[in-house]
Amino acid sequence: MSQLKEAVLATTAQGDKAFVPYIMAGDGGLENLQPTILKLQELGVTAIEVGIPFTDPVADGPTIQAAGERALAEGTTLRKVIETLSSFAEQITVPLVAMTYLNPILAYGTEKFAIDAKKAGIRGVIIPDMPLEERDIVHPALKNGGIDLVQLVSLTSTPERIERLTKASEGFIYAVTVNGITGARSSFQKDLAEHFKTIQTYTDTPVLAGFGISTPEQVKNFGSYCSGVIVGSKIVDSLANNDWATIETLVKASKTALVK
Ligand SMILES: O=P(O)(O)OC[C@@H](O)[C@@H](O)c1c[nH]c2ccccc12
Repeated sequence: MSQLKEAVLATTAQGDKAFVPYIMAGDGGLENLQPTILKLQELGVTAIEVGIPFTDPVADGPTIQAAGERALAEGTTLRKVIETLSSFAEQITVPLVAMTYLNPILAYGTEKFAIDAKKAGIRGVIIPDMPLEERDIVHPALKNGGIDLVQLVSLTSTPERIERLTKASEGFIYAVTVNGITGARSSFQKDLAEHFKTIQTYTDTPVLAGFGISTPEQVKNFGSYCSGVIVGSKIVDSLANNDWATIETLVKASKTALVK
């Protein structure tokens, strides 16, 4: 079984829910990457989504976009992120999931990416601008390298498409909880429980909810529908303010056993 899936299942087997923070690599300088990852691990996160900054981040909301611009201004590239992660890979104990658009991977070279990323602790990738129909551009190389390709399932996907995405997704399924871009939301659609149930009928791969989740209550609420949550903008903001107390509270909210 993939290490990513195993990590999520190990968390839920304990009665907890998975908590996956998203961080923007290079925000505040690449020298931040090691201390940030080590501290998140210590708090007991299940996996870490590592964003690679990109000039045309179509799915990113204002918070992630601003972090991406700061990271690019620091000269962050996919190559430098992989080099930095590799320099402390033996200290990385949770699976990393790289969030990158297609272009940087193609420019790096897909085969080389798969090999180098694996050595850097990356166990999965999310490529938001790559449609399922195009996945063969990268999937064979990733598969060879032992890296999961995580698919996003959106609220507007048809049932037939949900089935195909779900069955194709590796590691976990990223269930997007809102229509639109990343960023904190105060409310969500009412019928989400039903949506999660539908997704879970097609697969035993765990489902994680992401987009718009920023409070401990929301972490608990989504945790009751699925295997856990991904939190991006709130984590990025808290890291920029060095507000670890907020991050700790969010992680803790995933730790209470929840009734399904
Ligand atoms: O920021 P939010 O609303 O908490 O959502 C998570 C999200 O930021 C992270 O998973 C992410 C950042 N950029 C993306 C692009 C596509 C899909 C997901 C992402």
